[in-house]
Amino acid sequence: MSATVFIDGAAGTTGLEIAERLAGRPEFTLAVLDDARRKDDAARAEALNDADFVILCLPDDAARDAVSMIRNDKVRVIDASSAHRTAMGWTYGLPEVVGRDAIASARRVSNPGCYPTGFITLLAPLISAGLLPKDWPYVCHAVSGYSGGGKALIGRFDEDEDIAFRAYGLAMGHKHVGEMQRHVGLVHAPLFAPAVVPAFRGMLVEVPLQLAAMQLAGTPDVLLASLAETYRGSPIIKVREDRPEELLLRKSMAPTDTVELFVFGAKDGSQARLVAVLDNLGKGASGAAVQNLNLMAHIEQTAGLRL
Ligand SMILES: NC(=O)C1=CN([C@@H]2O[C@H](COP(=O)(O)OP(=O)(O)OC[C@H]3O[C@@H](n4cnc5c(N)ncnc54)[C@H](OP(=O)(O)O)[C@@H]3O)[C@@H](O)[C@H]2O)C=CC1
Ligand SMILES: CC(=O)N[C@@H](CCC(=O)OP(=O)(O)O)C(=O)O
Repeated sequence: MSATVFIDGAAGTTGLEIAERLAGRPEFTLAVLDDARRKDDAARAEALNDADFVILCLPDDAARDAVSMIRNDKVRVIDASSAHRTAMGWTYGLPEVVGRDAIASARRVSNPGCYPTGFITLLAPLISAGLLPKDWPYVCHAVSGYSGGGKALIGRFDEDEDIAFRAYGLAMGHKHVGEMQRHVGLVHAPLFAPAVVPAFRGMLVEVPLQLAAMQLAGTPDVLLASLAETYRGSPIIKVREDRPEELLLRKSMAPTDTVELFVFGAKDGSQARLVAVLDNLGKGASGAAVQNLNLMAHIEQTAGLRL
């Protein structure tokens, strides 16, 4: 029997890509509200309570409101927003780190942010293996395509083609910092320096490491071997054992749900750069939602993904 999936926010950037990934999947039937009713609370409440699975692709406040409208205990929720990523009662939707079973049995799953997906997949296994300290003041630099900011940022970049680079989050306190700290288990909040480039999709998330100044840190080769072992067999997270001379984000990047992890190291082992390359709309949002939906519905975890 086919399960009903209601995407609240289906006309937005993330929602549209989830619908594309679910099209032609006989296991699921999409419940759709037409344009006139998609923001009508009565119509939304009905759809939210009639579905087997609800995927929220809304701004944070609207996502909180949607959850409060759900009265039917059988409805299971995946929230793509940042409203519930550190909230009690929610499972963090990163199966490679929290475990697939935790997601398969959860009623409330909060998708990770796009930047934290890179940061956490790089750092969490290395810290839990004792190869990096948890009490280090980590820094994270990142660049994202402008679809990461949804319809509003897409509109801005479409209108102003003169923007070559946009540094932001300059007042610190970006909304992703809390989930980065919590789900890696860091003592200190990381210093997060994000930026946007004039490409539609794709992102590069980097954690530079002063290994020589850390006590008990692994060498770059040891860090790489540990990541390779952690994600061996993962169809989604690929650890690249080569060290290319440059990493390019291309404006023509095709949608993908994979994450590539790199470890670059100084010859003397004193410094390293951990880098994750992913698609903000793939494993960073829509692909992650579909992966979690597959797990919750007990379907092959990569069905419908772009790998
Ligand atoms: N874009 C990305 O790369 C990522 C996005 N996310 C998160 O996913 C969520 C959706 O993001 P994104 O798709 O980019 O955003 P968009 O702005 O592209 O889409 C949001 C959609 O929600 C609709 N909406 C807003 N308020 C309501 C409401 N009260 N009731 C019903 N619909 C409403 C909007 O309507 P309208 O079309 O009329 O504006 C729009 O269609 C956000 O929380 C975002 O932070 C997470 C990871 C990555
Ligand atoms: C480029 C850009 O603006 N990116 C978004 C994050 C996108 C994302 O991960 O979404 P959540 O809002 O659900 O966390 C930002 O920095 O706010």
